[in-house]
Amino acid sequence: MVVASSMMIRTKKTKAVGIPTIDLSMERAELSKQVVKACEEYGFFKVVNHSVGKEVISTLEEQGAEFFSKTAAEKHRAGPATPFGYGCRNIGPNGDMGDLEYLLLHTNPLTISDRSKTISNDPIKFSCAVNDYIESTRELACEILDLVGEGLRLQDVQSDSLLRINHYPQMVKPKSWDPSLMKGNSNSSIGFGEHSDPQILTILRSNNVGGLQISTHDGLWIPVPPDSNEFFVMVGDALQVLTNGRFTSVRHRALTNPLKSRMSMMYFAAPPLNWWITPLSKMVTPHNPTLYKPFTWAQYKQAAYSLRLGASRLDLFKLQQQQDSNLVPPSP
Ligand SMILES: C=C1C[C@]23C[C@@]1(O)CC[C@H]2[C@@]12CCC[C@@](C)(C(=O)O1)[C@H]2[C@@H]3C(=O)O
Ligand SMILES: O=C(O)CCC(=O)C(=O)O
Ligand SMILES: [Fe+2]
Repeated sequence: MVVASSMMIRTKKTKAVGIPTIDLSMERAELSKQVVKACEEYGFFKVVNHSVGKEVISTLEEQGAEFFSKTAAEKHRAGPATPFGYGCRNIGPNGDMGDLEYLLLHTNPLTISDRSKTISNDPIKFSCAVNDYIESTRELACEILDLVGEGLRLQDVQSDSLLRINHYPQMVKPKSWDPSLMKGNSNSSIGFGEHSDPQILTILRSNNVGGLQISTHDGLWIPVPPDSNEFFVMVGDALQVLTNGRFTSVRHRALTNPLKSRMSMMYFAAPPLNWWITPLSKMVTPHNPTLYKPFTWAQYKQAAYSLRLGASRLDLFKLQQQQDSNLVPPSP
């Protein structure tokens, strides 16, 4: 594993460390070891030498940029995001806000072709760009899950995987900014607040503008240097359960940049709604008894969508858990 060094400001709450970088062209047994190590240590890593075509990436980037450059009225034709479609500032149904706008799409090709009519003047071009990108990132997610060792294929047509394109306009922090949130991070505001992703894996790519930060297990924030040619992989809540807590889902957030706008694209790899999410048999031993109650992906999503963005929602499904006070669903 290469640990990339980078120039970062060290503050009380952030830590200047390298992000694990994994070369997918290396020998398989070693590759598998490195993927597991990065999942255990950070729940996050960068992959290089992936097989996603440059054109597949640039075509979706162009389509995304074209959409976000439209007037507010035109963009709102594709919204509101409930949860799919165009969203501006509001994230999810429970009052979470951020300095961003986005398109959230289900990866089912039929829903993409339907949605594309409200998103683009050339819906076929837009849906082709989205479908090609989804196919390539799904392959990448499958490759990574195979390396984790259980052949957790996600090819199922009924999968509940999603695609999100986020756009963070260049943004200076508002005057009423809470300084405890951002010590040392000068002018940035919160684009997308702290959370973990509920799915199995997230495959993230952005343009060359920074903003993404991940949290270490001990709660320090690490800025992730952007790399528009490569992908970042994040462990989600469902993979934490499947590995019986051996991997922990990575908490992350995105800050705005005061000088440049940022665009990111996330493929969220999820199982079909009726899949049971329960620790894989080889992850459970008498010394490592199962940590979670069995639940279906549909049940987990329902719980996730009833809670705030930053909630530690897996606590609801822990055996012998002590429930956190932040897990009371918000009142309507
Ligand atoms: C506040 C929320 C937004 C979110 C659903 C949720 O209630 C909590 C999880 C959020 C998240 C994070 C990862 C991507 C996403 C699409 C998902 O599946 O869970 C978002 C949801 C959203 O933006 O609608
Ligand atoms: O835009 C980013 O870099 C991160 C966004 C994110 O975490 C999400 O959409 O779940
Ligand atoms: Fe996320």
